[in-house]
Amino acid sequence: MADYAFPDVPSTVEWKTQEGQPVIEVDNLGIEFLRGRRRNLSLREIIFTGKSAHNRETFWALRNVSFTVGRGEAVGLVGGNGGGKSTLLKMIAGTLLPDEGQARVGEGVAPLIELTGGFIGELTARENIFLTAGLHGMSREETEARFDDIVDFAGPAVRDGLDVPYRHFSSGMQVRLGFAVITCLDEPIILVDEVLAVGDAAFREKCYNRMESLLDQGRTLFLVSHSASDLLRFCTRGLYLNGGTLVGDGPMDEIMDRYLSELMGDDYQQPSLEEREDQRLSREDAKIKRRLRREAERAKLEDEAARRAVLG
Ligand SMILES: Nc1ncnc2c1ncn2[C@@H]1O[C@H](COP(=O)(O)OP(=O)(O)OP(=O)(O)O)[C@@H](O)[C@H]1O
Repeated sequence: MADYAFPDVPSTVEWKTQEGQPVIEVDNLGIEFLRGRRRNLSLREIIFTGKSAHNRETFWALRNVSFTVGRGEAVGLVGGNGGGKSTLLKMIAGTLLPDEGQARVGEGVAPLIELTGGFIGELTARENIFLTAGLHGMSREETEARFDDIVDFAGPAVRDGLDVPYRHFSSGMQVRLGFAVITCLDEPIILVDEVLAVGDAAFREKCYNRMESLLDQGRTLFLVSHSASDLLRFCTRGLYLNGGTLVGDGPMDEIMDRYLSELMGDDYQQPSLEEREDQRLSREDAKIKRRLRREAERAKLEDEAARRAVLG
């Protein structure tokens, strides 16, 4: 069996919001951190300046960030290193709390925002699968029903290591398992932070297919990546964070152009109008195809339900 042949994810998402309603509302969000490096002060500085023994200098990793995301949108986050992208994702996932403003999320969130996927190093991969699925509301029976799909997707190395403590997994195996579990959950919002770069080419292709499939189901995707082609492939809207401030919000290709030209200056060759139009058309095309597939799937389910009702 080819590595990319895998069962499609089940479409059992239950929505709390109405179509067209925002699923994420970020309002004036801000978070302040202590600077990582804490310089020890000299005795003279402590006595004469009245400062404490550690330098408690703080900075705003994000500030005044506001935007909303609609159901089914695929949003790409760009920005240079330290711009605040991962911090924003963690705040949407609820693993970091804001010092100012708020991030309201109207649906469940499946986050893959750290290599480890939030898994616990001391537990085995098998135990982590059940724990994560349970934390996202899946019963033991539901998890058992999807267990083989998860492990098939993650690949043979993960299957062989199912009963090994997770901390012994290589980074590639960790990503494989993390992505397989997170995308098998029924959560309507998926957050993915720069994890696709870690897997090998065959696994990346599997991940791309799965992301397409999740978008087909109308899920909302938030993707952080330094890969322009990944972002342009999946995202229609781009957000640009610079120094913790949201400096751009618009069509993904335009945001990408702006970010890359600011990053690379004269070395950046902006696509021609024709190339840009081609990119836009192929994305629109993909979006229409996804919508049609989704409608066909919905019609099939309705037909089946009607048939079952007639047959009693
Ligand atoms: N827990 C923390 N404590 C202190 N500083 C932090 C913490 N987490 C992140 N930072 C700092 O906040 C800033 C934003 O970090 P963040 O990881 O969100 O950037 P990023 O845009 O994801 O960067 P990259 O592209 O390099 O992954 C950086 O200066 C980082 O060092």
